[in-house]
Amino acid sequence: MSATPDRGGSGASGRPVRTAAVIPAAGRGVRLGPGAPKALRPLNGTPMLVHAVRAMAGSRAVSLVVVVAPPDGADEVRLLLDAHPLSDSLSDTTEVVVVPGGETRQESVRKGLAAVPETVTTVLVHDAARPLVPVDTVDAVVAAVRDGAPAVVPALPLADTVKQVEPRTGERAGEPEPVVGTPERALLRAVQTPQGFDRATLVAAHEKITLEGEGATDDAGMVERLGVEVVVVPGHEEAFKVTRPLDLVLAEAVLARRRANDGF
Ligand SMILES: Nc1ccn([C@@H]2O[C@H](COP(=O)(O)OP(=O)(O)OP(=O)(O)O)[C@@H](O)[C@H]2O)c(=O)n1
Ligand SMILES: C[C@](O)(CO)[C@H](O)COP(=O)(O)O
Repeated sequence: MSATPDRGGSGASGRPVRTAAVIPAAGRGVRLGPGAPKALRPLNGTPMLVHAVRAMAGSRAVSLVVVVAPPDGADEVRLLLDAHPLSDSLSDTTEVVVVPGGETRQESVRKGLAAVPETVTTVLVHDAARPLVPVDTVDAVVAAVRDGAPAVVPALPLADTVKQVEPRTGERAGEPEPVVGTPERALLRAVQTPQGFDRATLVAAHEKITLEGEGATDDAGMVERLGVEVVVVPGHEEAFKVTRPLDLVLAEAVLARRRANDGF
C-alpha cells in the first residue's frame, strides 16, 4: 500500500478518478480506553486503519482512498500504510493519499473532501472504526449513488427497543432518567458506513454545517439538513463500529472466522 501524492485527478491506472473513499481516522478512541489513536490499534496484528483501507480498495469502483490522519500524525500514518500492502491484485489500481484531520469528525471529513479531485462524482465516507465492512456492502452503496440517489446510507433494523429519556445533568447527574417516549422500533434503523454521496451534495452539506457551526453525528444527517433525500440500503452486521473494548474482541473473532472459512 503506497500513500502516494495526489496525481491531479488521475488514479494510479492513469484514468480519471470517478469514485473516491474518504476515511476519517483522526479520532482518539476515548471510549476504547487508553492507548494509541484508535485507528492505529492492531486487530489480529494489523492496524484497524489498514483493514479499513483494504475494505474500500476491495471495491473495484474505488480508485482513490483519502485517509484522514490524526492532526499531528500524517507522516506516521503514511509510513504505516507504506509498510502494509493492499491485496496483490488491487495494489496497482488504488491510490492512497493521507491528509491531516481536525478536532471533530465533521472537520476531519471536510479536510478529506478537500483532497478529492474535481473529476470525482461519487464520494464514500467510511469510518476507520468500521474496519470489517464487506465489499458487497460497499458496492451496494456505490451502485445506489451511481443509479441517481444523492445520498445513501447502509443500515440495519434495531434489535433493542429504544427509549427517549430526559437526561439528568449537573447536580442531578446519575439519578434515574425519566422516559419520555418509545419510538416505534420498526421505523428505526441503525446507520453504518460507508455512506455514499453525489460529490456536490456532500460538499454543500459540509459547507452549510461549517457556516452554521452545528454538529451532526453522520454525513447523511448533514445532507438531510439541506433538504435533500437520503435513502437506506441494507447494511451488514460485520460493518459494526469498534467503539468499546468488547468490540475489539468481536472484531478479532470475525477475522478468525474469515480466516478459517476462506483463508482471508
Ligand atoms: N476528530 C475526529 C474524530 C473522529 N474521527 C473518526 O471518525 C470515525 C468515527 O468516530 P468514533 O468511532 O466516534 O471515533 P473516536 O472519535 O476516535 O471515538 P471516541 O469518541 O471514543 O473518542 C473514526 O474512524 C474516527 O477516527 C476523525 O476522523 N476525526
Ligand atoms: C457515522 C457513524 O458511524 C454512523 O453510525 C456514527 O454516527 C459515528 O458516531 P461517533 O459518535 O463519531 O462514533
